[in-house]
Amino acid sequence: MAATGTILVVDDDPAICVVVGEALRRQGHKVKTAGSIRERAALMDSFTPDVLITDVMLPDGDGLDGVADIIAARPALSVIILSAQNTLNTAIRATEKGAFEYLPKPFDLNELTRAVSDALGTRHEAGGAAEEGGLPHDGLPLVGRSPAMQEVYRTIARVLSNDLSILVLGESGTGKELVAEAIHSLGQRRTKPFVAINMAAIPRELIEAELFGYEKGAFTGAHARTAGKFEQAQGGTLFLDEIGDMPMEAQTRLLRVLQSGEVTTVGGSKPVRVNVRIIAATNKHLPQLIEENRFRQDLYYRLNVVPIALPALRERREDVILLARHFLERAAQEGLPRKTLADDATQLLMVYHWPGNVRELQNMMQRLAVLSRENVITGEILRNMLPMDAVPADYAAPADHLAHAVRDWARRQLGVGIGQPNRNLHDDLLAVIEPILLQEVLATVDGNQIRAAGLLGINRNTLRKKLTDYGLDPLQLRLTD
Ligand SMILES: Nc1ncnc2c1ncn2[C@@H]1O[C@H](COP(=O)(O)OP(=O)(O)OP(=O)(O)O)[C@@H](O)[C@H]1O
Repeated sequence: MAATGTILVVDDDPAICVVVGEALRRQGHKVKTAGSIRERAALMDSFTPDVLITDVMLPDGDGLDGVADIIAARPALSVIILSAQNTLNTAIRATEKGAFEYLPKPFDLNELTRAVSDALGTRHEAGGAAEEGGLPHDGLPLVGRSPAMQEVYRTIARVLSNDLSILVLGESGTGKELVAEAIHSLGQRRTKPFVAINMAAIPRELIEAELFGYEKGAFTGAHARTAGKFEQAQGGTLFLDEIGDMPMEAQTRLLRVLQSGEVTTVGGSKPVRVNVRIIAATNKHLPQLIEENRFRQDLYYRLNVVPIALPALRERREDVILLARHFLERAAQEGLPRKTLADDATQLLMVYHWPGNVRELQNMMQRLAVLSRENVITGEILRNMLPMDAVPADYAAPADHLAHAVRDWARRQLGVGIGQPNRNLHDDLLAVIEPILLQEVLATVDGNQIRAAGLLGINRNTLRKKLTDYGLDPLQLRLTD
């Protein structure tokens, strides 16, 4: 049986207080609710909850303010933050204030009750919170509010105060380097260098020299001792991009450096101690490379301490318009003409496949900002920029087509028949569309009228009568493709 406790739920939406309260009471917890920071403070004086669940946007202020003080005064208390401001900033602030969990709205009730059970089970120790006001949050780079990005933000927030190795996974252009930069610039190493190296962009034979440095005369052209990326990143973060493209020999050497914390230059013999956080990234499936003996399993385990998987843009379409507007706005701030998106343009952006992910979207918006003479970007302008076969000419949803066709049909009929008061447009339209529907359904179920009637949601006798009226032969329909 899971532990039960006393819970204070703070949200200005009474519906949330009721629903969350009921769910928690059903699990055996004692629950009180409050609708504002003032009510929260008053209740906290008379009631000592084990878990505080609080919204951020409250009528009398920011629900996160004061949370660090509350935790400092009651070290055994766990705080769960609920927020509709689903940004990386909120996730980080929640973590900094010492929150046990951050749940973006709309949240899953099961997830919340699970978080409460975990909090009661853990009774986290005080001191996990970073000091107040420690980090600069302005101009946070990552845009997107999809559930998949929320998960990314939560993980980022959790790794800022430690040095665990991170492996960022995702297709090209999904923002892997941006995530690495965010972890560095928001984390405790932010005053030290962030150094990136792309394994796919360097000739294989130069990778070790680039990473570990080289001594004068180590190879032709080595005119002076040169520090490698490890030494350059001393105290900071080393971003190993496209790690899946690293040659095997270099992998062996990298593993040795990671194990020993010491680097020896190519041609050198004296090891140098290095203190760097490693963030690696790849768009390859490393387990597959391991199977093909192209990637070392031990290195994989060493790098993959905290994996962060970035979803492809087409898997989080709800972020597309937000990102598109963000890039247009950024272009405007850089002095380019301000552009907006027409409705048909946003529809087109939503259906496109985005093989190049956020990078492709960003490039397109920048090009539009520079080249388009119109201030409102229409679907037609966009269509001309997309690859020829990117979006079918009739990309609108099928139901939209049907609605369009019916409207067109009705207008034509009304146009020609306006002088005939006793027409039967309703039956005329049904006579056009109903036989098509019946034919399609019957063909799908091999002429089986019982199944067809079931799919159509009509009585079998009604179906038979309609077939007779329209002169349709169900036996022949079996052969219809
Ligand atoms: N969530 C995001 N919000 C804002 N900008 C983004 C986001 N994701 C990516 N970008 C922008 O898209 C471009 C591509 O991102 P980035 O270089 O980080 O991708 P990547 O996954 O490292 O690509 P590759 O695998 O090709 O190196 C960058 O200019 C980055 O600033």
